[in-house]
Amino acid sequence: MTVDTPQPQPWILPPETNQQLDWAELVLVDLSKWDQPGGKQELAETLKHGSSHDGFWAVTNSGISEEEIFEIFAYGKHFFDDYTLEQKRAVEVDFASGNYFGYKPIANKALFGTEVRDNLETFNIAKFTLDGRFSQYHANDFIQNHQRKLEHISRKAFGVADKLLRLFALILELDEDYFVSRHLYDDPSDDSLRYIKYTPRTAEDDAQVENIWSRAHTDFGTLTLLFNQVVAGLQIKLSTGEWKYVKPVLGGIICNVGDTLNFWSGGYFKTTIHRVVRPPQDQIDAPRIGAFYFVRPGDNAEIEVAPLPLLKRLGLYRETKPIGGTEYVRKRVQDYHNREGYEKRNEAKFRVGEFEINDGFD
Ligand SMILES: O=C(O)CCC(=O)C(=O)O
Ligand SMILES: [Fe+2]
Repeated sequence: MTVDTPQPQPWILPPETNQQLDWAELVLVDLSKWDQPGGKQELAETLKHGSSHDGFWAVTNSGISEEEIFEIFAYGKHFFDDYTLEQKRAVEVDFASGNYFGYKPIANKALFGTEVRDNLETFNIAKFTLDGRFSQYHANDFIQNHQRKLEHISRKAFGVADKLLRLFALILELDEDYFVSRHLYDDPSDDSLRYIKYTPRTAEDDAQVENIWSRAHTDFGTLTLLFNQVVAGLQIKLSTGEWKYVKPVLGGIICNVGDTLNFWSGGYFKTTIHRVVRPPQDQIDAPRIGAFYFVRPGDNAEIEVAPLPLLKRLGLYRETKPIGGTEYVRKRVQDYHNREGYEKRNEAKFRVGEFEINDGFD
């Protein structure tokens, strides 16, 4: 970075919607309790409720302040709005590889067999490990200009995930580092710091695709962190089958379980079905930039239903032949994204070895 390196403008938080939407009730996991006596046990109880019901909850007092969250968004906006398409495409995602690192341009997928195309740009930033193994995916002007800051954000987000992974182990009555040891920042894995920018389509175009901005899916890895999003649109499907909106939590991080944690826990932790729909009219012109950290199992982590007394007691245990963490995630990325378009996939199932999830919620 030189003195002339362009810097992000401060992030201006879009106003919240005035519409009365049908909001989901979110369990709040207040990490300021972490160091208090009995704090971890109390947090594990709260998280147990959030993660074993609908699989969504919000973390507050994560150690990443509201100002820092604004800064994270400022960097995302800077990338999308101030770099040229050519610069952004310097590292372009190659869905055939399944690794998902790099940039996906807008409108490169047709939706549901219509002429309407997707309205999102995505940028996935690989980890900044000590051995620099992902440096080929960092060969992009934006990352080169802001590498230290992006590494700081990526590691800090991971630090929040580290605490949640410890709580998951406690909930399952496992050694605290059971999941942490399978998700080390400096080990190889397809984790990414992700930015998404959605560009509104016309109401007519949206109507042709049932107002879907991102089709219903579960996340592919272990855990997803979503920095507070004020532009409504994200919805989760409850176990009752109802769709509810996710409410903003100022300074908070919305979290959800993904497929691989669901597998490890024999289905105890729910991999959450969610989607993004067209925002309400009073927010339709607000920039909807999303900032996320996706935690994925390490290359060498083996996914199997953990042979635990708790799971045996609950009847969730079955003996399984392990599959590789990265193997699963890459096959899932290929199956989901390495296509001309996103189709309706009613009742579709996705399977690797003995592990299967439902991929058709439309
Ligand atoms: O944009 C959002 O709010 C959610 C995006 C999402 O679900 C994903 O990237 O997996
Ligand atoms: Fe998702």
